[in-house]
Amino acid sequence: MSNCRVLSIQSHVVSGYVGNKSVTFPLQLLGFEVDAINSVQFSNHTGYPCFKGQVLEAAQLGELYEGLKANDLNNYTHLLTGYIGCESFLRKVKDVILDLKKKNPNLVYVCDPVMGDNGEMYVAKELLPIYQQEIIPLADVITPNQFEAEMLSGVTIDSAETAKEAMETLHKMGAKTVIVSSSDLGEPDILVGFGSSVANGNTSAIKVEMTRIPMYFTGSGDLFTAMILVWLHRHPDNLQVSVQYYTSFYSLQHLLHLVC
Ligand SMILES: Nc1ncnc2c1ncn2[C@@H]1O[C@H](COP(=O)(O)OP(=O)(O)O)[C@@H](O)[C@H]1O
Ligand SMILES: Cc1ncc(COP(=O)(O)O)c(CN)c1O
Repeated sequence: MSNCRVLSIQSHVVSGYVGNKSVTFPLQLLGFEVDAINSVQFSNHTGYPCFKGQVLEAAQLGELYEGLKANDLNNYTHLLTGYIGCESFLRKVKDVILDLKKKNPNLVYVCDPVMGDNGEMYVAKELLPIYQQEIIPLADVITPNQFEAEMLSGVTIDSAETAKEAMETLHKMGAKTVIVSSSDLGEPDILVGFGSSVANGNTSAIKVEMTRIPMYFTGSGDLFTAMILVWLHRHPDNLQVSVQYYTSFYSLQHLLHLVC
């Protein structure tokens, strides 16, 4: 058993598996204790024709965190953030990151800047500058998809070179490890993942090719980020093994399960 305790702040859906519904059980299976704060509670994910539910505001996150703190329950080795439903909540997440890092200077913050996919935003556009200016500078690891990496960096990714340029821009913003979970570089059957890590002034970079299943999946990015958290914990100096672990094993199992 590991002594790892994760605070996971992301969405809850009643039906289906995205956000906290998709990461809690896999993290628990891998020996991680998971405390979940739901940033929103929706009937289903936002890709359906409609969704209903509630979006938490800053004050509600503050209240939950204060409760944890008052009982000295805010002891975490990892913070994981994903889908956030509004601007004020995301600004409050910054206070939580700073407070958790004050309590545990070794806390690892893994941020999935969930904003959209395939050229479309599915959160308020006001979240973008907050990620760029306030959240990413505090992140140890970020896992944008291609669209999110492009929005955050301002670089269009259409080759390995432009992916590198985007990741360098995100390093300059403050993220120590950047993983672009998948990108479409024009080959119909292949998705390409990229990773880049800066430690002691040295950058190590990786590229992983994956066979593309001709379907669109929701929730795979959330699971991807959680598995990156686990495998970077187990192999802190080996980005390749961490990304490949998910893409070659979890991804296929998860996706085949969804397809079957
Ligand atoms: N169509 C697909 N074919 C094969 N693997 C996929 C597909 N969609 C997602 N994945 C897997 O899920 C991971 C995360 O998905 P991605 O689409 O990059 O994230 P997001 O859901 O945040 O857009 C990818 O790295 C890949 O391993
Ligand atoms: C409520 C919610 N949570 C999380 C996500 C993120 O899903 P993915 O892992 O596919 O990025 C979505 C995608 N629309 C969503 O609607």
